[in-house]
Amino acid sequence: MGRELARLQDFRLLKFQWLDSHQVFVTSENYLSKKVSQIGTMFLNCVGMCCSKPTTNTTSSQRQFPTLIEELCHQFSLTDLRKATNNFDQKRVIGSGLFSEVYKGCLQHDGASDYTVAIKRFDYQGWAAFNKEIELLCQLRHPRCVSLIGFSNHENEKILVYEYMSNGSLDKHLQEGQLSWKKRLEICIGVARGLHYLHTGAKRSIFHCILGPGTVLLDDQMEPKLAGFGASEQGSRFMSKQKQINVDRVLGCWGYTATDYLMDGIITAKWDVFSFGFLLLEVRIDPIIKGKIAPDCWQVFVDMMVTCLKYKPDERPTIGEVEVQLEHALSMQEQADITNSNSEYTLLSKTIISLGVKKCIWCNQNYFLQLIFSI
Ligand SMILES: Nc1ncnc2c1ncn2[C@@H]1O[C@H](COP(=O)(O)OP(=O)(O)OP(=O)(O)O)[C@@H](O)[C@H]1O
Repeated sequence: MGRELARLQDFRLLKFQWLDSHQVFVTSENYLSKKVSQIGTMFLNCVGMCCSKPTTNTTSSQRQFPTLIEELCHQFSLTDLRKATNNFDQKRVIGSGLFSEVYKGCLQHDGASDYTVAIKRFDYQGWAAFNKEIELLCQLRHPRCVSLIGFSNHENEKILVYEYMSNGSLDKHLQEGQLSWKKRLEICIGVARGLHYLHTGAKRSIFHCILGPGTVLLDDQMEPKLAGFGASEQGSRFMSKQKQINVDRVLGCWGYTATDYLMDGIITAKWDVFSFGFLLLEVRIDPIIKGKIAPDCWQVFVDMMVTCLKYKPDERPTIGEVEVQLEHALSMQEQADITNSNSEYTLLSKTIISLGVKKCIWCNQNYFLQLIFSI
């Protein structure tokens, strides 16, 4: 397994260099030599986070908006947040986004003991993301979505304060390769639950749009929560006719970005399902779990992954269906582990995942893509 786990058979590989940053598709020896989490985040269509400074002429709806947010969410003074981060000390930086830095902060709560938070300080280009995150997150309450504790909105400083996720992002753990197969499955189920809530649980559907291992954070119990809502979009009311959102600019990461968007710039819930399929692919790619996967569990898992990655959005399942199937896969694994005392499994044959024919949007040629797992 390992380096040879996912061999790509692409008959026109050299022609595929346009996916150069996507190591699943292009490696010198046709093998998967780097994990997908090492893919650099790339801009699509010149990035959608441009933002203008707030104007002084506000409409009545604009005046109402901050009032609502202030009611739902605590407003911190800049002084409090400076104090909490030792004046934004670089030693406190725990992560960074495209237009922000995230600090580990320490706040005092009504004179009681300190509590740790994550403090995201946006640079000027990220002000639109600040607005979007605050608008969405103050409406969301779900154990699988990171909680917004408050914000600070000063003329030149836009800052969000979140619950602190002490185990950081999933991509770090995938790189370290320490997660057991069962834990990986549980994390995927948690992520599916979070997405299911976003798609169906709020008044209007929310599409995360940049789901990946970097936007899945883990708490002290290693439970996952969705984060990074700065590029999310709101769709139609749940149960009403699915509305498509046309976007002309969006952030994305090659591989995790649904092919349908690349074609026509339309976002639906199936966009996130595609990204989720890619996440399933990535959590599977690791030699450490060799021999740990029960064949029945593997079959359900792979079937789900393949349908999530279907080229046509209509052929992809809803995230609710994915969640149910992954729970089924987990229970199969647990059952197998009970009967198989040493918990070592052999998958009898190669598994071939056919991702079908893909058309290159630049050269307009078709490519046939397969991933071959020999475990
Ligand atoms: N609540 C948190 N607790 C702990 N670490 C966090 C938290 N939020 C973010 N981080 C760290 O900061 C990194 C970047 O955060 P996030 O995913 O929110 O940024 P982003 O969405 O890429 O940023 P941007 O909105 O600027 O594009 C994460 O990968 C994680 O390491």
